[in-house]
Amino acid sequence: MKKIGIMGGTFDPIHLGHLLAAETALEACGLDEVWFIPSAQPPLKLGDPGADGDSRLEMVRIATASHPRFKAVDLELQRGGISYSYDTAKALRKQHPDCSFAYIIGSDRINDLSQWHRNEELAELVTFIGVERPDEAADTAALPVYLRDRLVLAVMPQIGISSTDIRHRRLSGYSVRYLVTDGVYEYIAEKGLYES
Ligand SMILES: Nc1ncnc2c1ncn2[C@@H]1O[C@H](COP(=O)(O)OP(=O)(O)OP(=O)(O)O)[C@@H](O)[C@H]1O
Ligand SMILES: O=C(O)c1ccc[n+]([C@@H]2O[C@H](COP(=O)([O-])O)[C@@H](O)[C@H]2O)c1
Repeated sequence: MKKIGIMGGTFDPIHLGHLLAAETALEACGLDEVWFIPSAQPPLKLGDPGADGDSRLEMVRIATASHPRFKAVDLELQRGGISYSYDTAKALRKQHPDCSFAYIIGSDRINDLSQWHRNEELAELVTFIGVERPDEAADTAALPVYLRDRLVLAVMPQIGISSTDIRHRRLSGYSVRYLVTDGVYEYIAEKGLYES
């Protein structure tokens, strides 16, 4: 049985925090691969992403290309609509019966896990690997036991980068170099993403 980590996200844009979270989970939990799945419409975020789906997917492809165990997967963009993780997990389990799946999530998503669509059924399909973000502590004690029992925490060097901050920096004319990979930095500059 292959162990697959799912790094789901808006990736608007993908940054070093996402990549380090995936690498940490891969090592800590002995995963075979991590699949990065950009959302079409993220479930709990208001408004549309700043960059279109094709651009967000391309940045994920660029950022993950050099890692032999990272893969960009366009399942949610192909499906369209609101990207509920339950639907994704169900599809993945059906398409890949030889794999087990673990969702890799930061502390903000750990804290709203009990609000996810059909989270009780989701927890029967996947496990969760949590990583801390410096701006929000993970309150695992507040989770219902059926979620807490399916969650392990992996310790990663906390990294205070967010896509929101990157978009704000672009809007204000500040550099985003070293917050994203060189390839993503060049793609954002070439396409003029997040300038207005
Ligand atoms: N710096 C980080 N450290 C650890 N996990 C992170 C970090 N940034 C994002 N994540 C996790 O990666 C997943 C996808 O995050 P997302 O694409 O929403 O990025 P974001 O930086 O939180 O974006 P935004 O600022 O637009 O909300 C979530 O589970 C989130 O918690
Ligand atoms: O399924 C849900 O209800 C749900 C609610 C919030 C977040 N998620 C998933 O969590 C991942 C990170 O979400 P986000 O909003 O931080 O980009 C992404 O794969 C989302 O689809 C899923």
